[in-house]
Amino acid sequence: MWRRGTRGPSAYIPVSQITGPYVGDNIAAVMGLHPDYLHVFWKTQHQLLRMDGALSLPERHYVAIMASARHQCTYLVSLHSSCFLQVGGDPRWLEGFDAAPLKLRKLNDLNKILAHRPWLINKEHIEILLSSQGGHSWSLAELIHALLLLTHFHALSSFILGCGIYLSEDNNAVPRPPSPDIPLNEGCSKLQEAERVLAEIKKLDEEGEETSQEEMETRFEREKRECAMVPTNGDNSKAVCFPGILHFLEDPGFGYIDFTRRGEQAPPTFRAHDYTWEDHGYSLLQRLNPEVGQLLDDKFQVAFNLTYHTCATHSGVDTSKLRRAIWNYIQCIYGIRYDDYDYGEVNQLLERSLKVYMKTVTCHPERVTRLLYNDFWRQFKHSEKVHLNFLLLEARLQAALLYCLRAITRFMT
Ligand SMILES: CC(C)C[C@H](N)C(=O)O
Repeated sequence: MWRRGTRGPSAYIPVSQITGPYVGDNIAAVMGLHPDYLHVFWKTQHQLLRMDGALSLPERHYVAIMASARHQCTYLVSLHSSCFLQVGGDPRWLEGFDAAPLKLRKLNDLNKILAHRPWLINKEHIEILLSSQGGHSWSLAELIHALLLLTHFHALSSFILGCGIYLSEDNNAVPRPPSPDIPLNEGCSKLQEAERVLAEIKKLDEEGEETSQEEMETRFEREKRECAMVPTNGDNSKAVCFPGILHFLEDPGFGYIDFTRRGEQAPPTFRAHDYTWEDHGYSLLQRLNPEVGQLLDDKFQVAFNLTYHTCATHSGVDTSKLRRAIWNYIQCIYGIRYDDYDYGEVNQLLERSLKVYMKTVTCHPERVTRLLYNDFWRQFKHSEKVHLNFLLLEARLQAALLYCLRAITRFMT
């Protein structure tokens, strides 16, 4: 058990809130607030890193390092550097990309796009890797394995930084440089926000009127534009990089598009009904990597359906509309639209400081601060904020997978 008075696993969550037995594994300690999720998360990660797979064990950890470096997640870079050495990886690769085999360096472009602007992925990216000359080409099975690892670790970086998870003591913790906070002047109105959310859910349940298709589309486009204008924490600050991370980063300035700059366009719309996870993404993965495909599907479902029917101090609440709004808002950030969803609900259910936090965790997790974490859902429990972070992790992961699996489908047909 975690002892009070000691440093807990997270900079944002008091140690008294951490109830599970996972001392020494800070991710598990935080995720363990929701054992059903932790269980399926662990199984998936174990499959990706330890079980049968196309990539060698050192390669898997190296891909994990590359992915986590995109978000400057020192926790994962440091953890997987140790794992890499434990499974017999060549220490020279850890000096930086230059020392790593060309084959892995070729993943750089995909890593960067997938992490920040997944809508740019197209079949040419896949083609180039699969057909490179000179003995450095990727097999499809290897590439799928690498893509699954990259997306898993991008999303996990969001979770770790979103929850302020510390590096475990034995891993030479380096404090993260603080990022500047933007002022969020919404004051004490926050204290009634649980009641406000409940009232909005009730209103939505009572509204019966049908909205036309055109209006639904307009509402999505409006939300997409608006979400592009939601600032993320420390928007104008230059990225501060850790020395230990820089040498795993190529083109560190490449990030999620900052729409506040003139001339930048919001991502093009991806119609989730034309390429759904269930009918397309999952079934393609079923053919290419059935074990992970199944586990991912389970994990999406556990995350999407997890509920305790509570909302802050209120119980007996149907929170499905709130959870769906969270999921769809994250995917809207990446341009993904569900035809049957009314994006007006996002605005009714998610207030601004929550959106700022969600967008920062998803797009620029390295900029999350305690102030940002504390500034939304003040009445809610820490375990609910962790729950929110599962939704962010999974919605983000699924968005990236939809884009890369669609590119693979296009490549194959
Ligand atoms: C993310 C939270 C608002 C979820 C809520 N506590 C529930 O049990 O559904």
